[in-house]
Amino acid sequence: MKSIVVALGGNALGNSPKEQLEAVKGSSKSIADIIETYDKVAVVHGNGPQVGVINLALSLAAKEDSTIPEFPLVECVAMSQGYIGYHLQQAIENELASRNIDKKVATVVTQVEVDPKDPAFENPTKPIGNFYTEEEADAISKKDGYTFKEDAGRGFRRVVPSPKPQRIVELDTVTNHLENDGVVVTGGGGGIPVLNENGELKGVDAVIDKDFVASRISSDIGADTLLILTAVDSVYINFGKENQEELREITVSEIKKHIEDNQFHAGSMLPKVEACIKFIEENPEGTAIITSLEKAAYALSGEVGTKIING
Ligand SMILES: Nc1ncnc2c1ncn2[C@@H]1O[C@H](COP(=O)(O)OP(=O)(O)O)[C@@H](O)[C@H]1O
Ligand SMILES: NC(=O)OP(=O)(O)O
Repeated sequence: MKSIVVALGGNALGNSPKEQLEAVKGSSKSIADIIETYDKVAVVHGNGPQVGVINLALSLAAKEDSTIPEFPLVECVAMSQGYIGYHLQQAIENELASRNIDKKVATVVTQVEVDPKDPAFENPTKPIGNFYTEEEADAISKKDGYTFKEDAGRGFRRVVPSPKPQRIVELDTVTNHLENDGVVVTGGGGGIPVLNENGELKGVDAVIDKDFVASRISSDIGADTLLILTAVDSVYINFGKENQEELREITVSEIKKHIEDNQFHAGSMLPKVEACIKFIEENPEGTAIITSLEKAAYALSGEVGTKIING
């Protein structure tokens, strides 16, 4: 039984409901190709742009109309998980039906336990929502108290705490569905962050990194492969420079040296590389691949992409 966890980045989803519906149609073709090859397929997706917009829209609405309550960030994460899960689930179902593949697709509302003492709560780093100029970001920050940071050369974005995932609360549900010939969309938006207070779960305002959650789920279900799909075909050193060099197959210890050399941006490629390292360290026999959505099938057959292996 071959199993895989596929992590979908922002370009697989688009930025508005209309764009997202179109984008997931394309993404579902790549996912269906994978479903044709793997017995167990779990799909994890991001939510950075979506959760930021949902949170902003609701907070603007609450300011305009006193009958509209404030919606905390954690509820917005849950909304983004449901909304994106709905689009993905429907698109995958449609694609499987067109290929006469009889597999059941389910989106599992996934809570993810985090540590209340995680230092991330004191140091927000996860970019969400729209991009702004520095002047726009300053103005919003003064008005709403949000923290903004420059996001990998692409503009300024609001940042929120991003604690590391400790436990997938609905893991048994995910495993059961996978074992019954199903396809699961889980850990969407990194999962809904919750604290365990003396056995009682309680939501907490944060956005967990979806690549770290994909790594956690991969280990927990004993996946053979963690496949992280983003906008680039491979990971590069000296990225964007004239002497940029593609990394094809690389060991954990070799890629750790590139981390020490600051080769990967903290808000973009670094968490992907770190998520792959964690998966391989926990599953030395496993395979972790970073590539683009379009090249997913080629990367799985070793023709393109960056493969991180034990060593
Ligand atoms: N060393 C690197 N190699 C390849 N891409 C890099 C590197 N450093 C930064 N990037 C950027 O990271 C992006 C992927 O991160 P991001 O856009 O945050 O991912 P996601 O697809 O999850 O939204 C790539 O599209 C690329 O622009
Ligand atoms: N939650 C999360 O990691 O979302 P993005 O991948 O969109 O940043």
